[in-house]
Amino acid sequence: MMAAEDATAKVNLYLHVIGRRADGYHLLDSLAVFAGAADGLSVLPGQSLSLEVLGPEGGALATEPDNLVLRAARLLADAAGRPLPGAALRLDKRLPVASGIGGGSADAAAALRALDQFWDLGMGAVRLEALATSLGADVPVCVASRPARMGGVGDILSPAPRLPPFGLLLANPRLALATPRVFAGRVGPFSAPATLPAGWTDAAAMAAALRTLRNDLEAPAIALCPPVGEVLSILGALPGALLARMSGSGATCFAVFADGAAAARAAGALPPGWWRWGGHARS
Ligand SMILES: C[C@](O)(CO)[C@H](O)COP(=O)(O)OP(=O)(O)OC[C@H]1O[C@@H](n2ccc(N)nc2=O)[C@H](O)[C@@H]1O
Ligand SMILES: Nc1ncnc2c1ncn2[C@@H]1O[C@H](COP(=O)(O)OP(=O)(O)OP(=O)(O)O)[C@@H](O)[C@H]1O
Repeated sequence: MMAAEDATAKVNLYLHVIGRRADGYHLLDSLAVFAGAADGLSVLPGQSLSLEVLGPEGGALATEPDNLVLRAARLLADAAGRPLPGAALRLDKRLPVASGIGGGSADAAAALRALDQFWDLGMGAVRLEALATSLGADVPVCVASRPARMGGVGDILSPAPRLPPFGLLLANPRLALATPRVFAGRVGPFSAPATLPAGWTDAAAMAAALRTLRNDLEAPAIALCPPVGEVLSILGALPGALLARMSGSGATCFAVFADGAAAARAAGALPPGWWRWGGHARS
């Protein structure tokens, strides 16, 4: 018996910071979508619970004392409330770490899904999402890894507007940004939540609406890491780019294209040395 799940990159098409809770966490309004870029997570029978990290971005996690994958596995095992067989987890890490596309969150969600199958727990999406909340604000949306509107601190999910097919280009200048520092650098009044239509019929209409919205973490991210501003200028100037914006707390930025082929072509035009991915957004 084995189980395998993709842990897909999350992109915040807009992100409004609309308030702050007493515990310091920020209240958000965001539209999350998912790209084809992904880490891979597999589970095989093992003596105990173990994790092996491989892949081009795995080195960044070599000194990670508490990988989110193992935290997710322990949480699920506790929730099951009965002794469970060992599981040998293998993470193929391809998404840059601490880069605003929720790689760790996606890994944790993939671990919940894979182990729910492997241990035959039958938890299902609703109970996995409830468990996911305690692993991080971004983990619940990664359980289904489908477009969703994020509210609360990111953990209250509601349906996204009907989205047209569109292409996404992700670009990271290989600079890490710590999420707490970016939130702490945000100044000024809070934003209002966005007013969204029931859906958009094509990518250009979606991008036009998104251009009236923003990522409120862009300014503090650029203050901490000025190259993010250059990434945004380069993405915005690519032929066919309908919108360029930062995702999450950065430093990964994205551009929206009419289709996946245009986004994949544009990936080839980015400066050497940047991490990039271009293709269709998942629907
Ligand atoms: C910015 C986003 O990427 C948007 O999708 C997410 O909200 C971040 O989600 P995440 O990385 O899963 O965040 P967590 O691991 O829960 O929190 C990391 C830190 O970010 C800050 N944080 C996070 C989420 C939130 N709504 N408000 C915050 O102020 C807090 O300082 C927190 O200690
Ligand atoms: N499997 C994992 N993959 C990535 N990071 C992990 C993992 N396990 C633990 N971490 C820790 O979590 C931190 C945040 O990682 P992640 O890649 O999810 O950030 P992010 O892309 O900024 O996420 P978000 O968009 O949710 O803010 C890392 O700096 C690392 O210390």
